[in-house]
Amino acid sequence: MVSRGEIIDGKGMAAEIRLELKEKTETLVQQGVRPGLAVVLVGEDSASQTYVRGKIKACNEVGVYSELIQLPEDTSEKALLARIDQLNQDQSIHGILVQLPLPAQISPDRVIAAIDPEKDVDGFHPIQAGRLLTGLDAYLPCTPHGILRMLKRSGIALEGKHAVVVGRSNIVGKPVSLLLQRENATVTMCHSRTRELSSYTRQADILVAAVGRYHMIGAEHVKEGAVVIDVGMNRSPEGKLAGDVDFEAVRPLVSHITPVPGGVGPMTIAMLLYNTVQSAQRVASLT
Ligand SMILES: NC(=O)C1=CN([C@@H]2O[C@H](COP(=O)(O)OP(=O)(O)OC[C@H]3O[C@@H](n4cnc5c(N)ncnc54)[C@H](OP(=O)(O)O)[C@@H]3O)[C@@H](O)[C@H]2O)C=CC1
Ligand SMILES: Nc1nc(=O)c2c([nH]1)NC[C@@H]1CN(c3ccc(C(=O)N[C@@H](CCC(=O)O)C(=O)O)cc3)C=[N+]21
Repeated sequence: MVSRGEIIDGKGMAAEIRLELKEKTETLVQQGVRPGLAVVLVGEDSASQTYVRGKIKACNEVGVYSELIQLPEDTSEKALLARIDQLNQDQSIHGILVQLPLPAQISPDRVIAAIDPEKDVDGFHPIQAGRLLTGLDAYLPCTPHGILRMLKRSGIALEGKHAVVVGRSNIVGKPVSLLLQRENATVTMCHSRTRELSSYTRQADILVAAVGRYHMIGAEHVKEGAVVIDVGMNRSPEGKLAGDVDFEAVRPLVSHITPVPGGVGPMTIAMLLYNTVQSAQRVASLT
């Protein structure tokens, strides 16, 4: 029987992954290495504060040491780069995450490039991005990695399928396209200059929406029986957290769909911990 409107439970899957990581962390601690993550937050953005709190809470649950470094909105680029350099040298820190977006006076590209690539658990450093592009071992960016895990755990085959990705950012759209292609899907990338968006999205067996526009994907954008992954984090007119997909309209048409909240977001955080534990494992194997 063909499944209908099945919800992919990212929240539940993320909890399972955290449990697996807790065991790995305990083993590492017995070997004398406690995985450590530094989260750097510049400024007062309230959404960023919420996400950062989620990351610290997940670290505590898994037994990963965490350090929250909160810097004022008017921090200079130089001061931030100096702080990153300290974290690069700090042996108790295996992962460094600088929360984006950054205030206008700071170049995100220079900041990302300053992180030791071996501690770049976001997978944003050009070296990690290049490793992914060329098929070398890399820290996979957390959101794309989380999406692939969700598809696999839901038993969704990718080989030969047509995946359509809407959005081409360095942190979501581009890397998720590469990962889907690596799994032998045929990938189409759409963006703000795409003409007749729905003519592409309607062909998708797997549709990934990563734009940041409330309800931009409606019933007219999907093929019956498709799998829909909603990355967007938006506010509805009533102020509720909502994705890019009109969930109520789209769900009855598709085979699987991720909810917001409770879908891609929790998996992103689980994969951040996964990369941090991996980084600590690498250090443990060297000592
Ligand atoms: N759940 C999670 O864990 C995460 C959620 N997010 C959320 O995902 C969303 C996307 O994030 P991110 O990739 O960083 O965003 P960006 O703003 O960097 O990229 C948005 C992309 O959407 C494209 N786009 C904009 N308007 C349209 C349109 N009308 N039609 C088609 N494409 C369009 C842009 O095209 P162009 O390149 O031409 O400008 C761009 O490629 C946001 O809501 C963000 O909050 C992000 C990271 C993690
Ligand atoms: N260096 C960096 N790395 C990131 O990975 C990064 C970033 N900067 N900047 C912002 C985006 C966004 N992002 C989210 C992660 C988790 C949820 C998440 O857990 N969402 C919950 C709801 C949270 C809530 O209640 O507000 C959910 O969807 O269920 C959302 C968004 C990571 N990002």
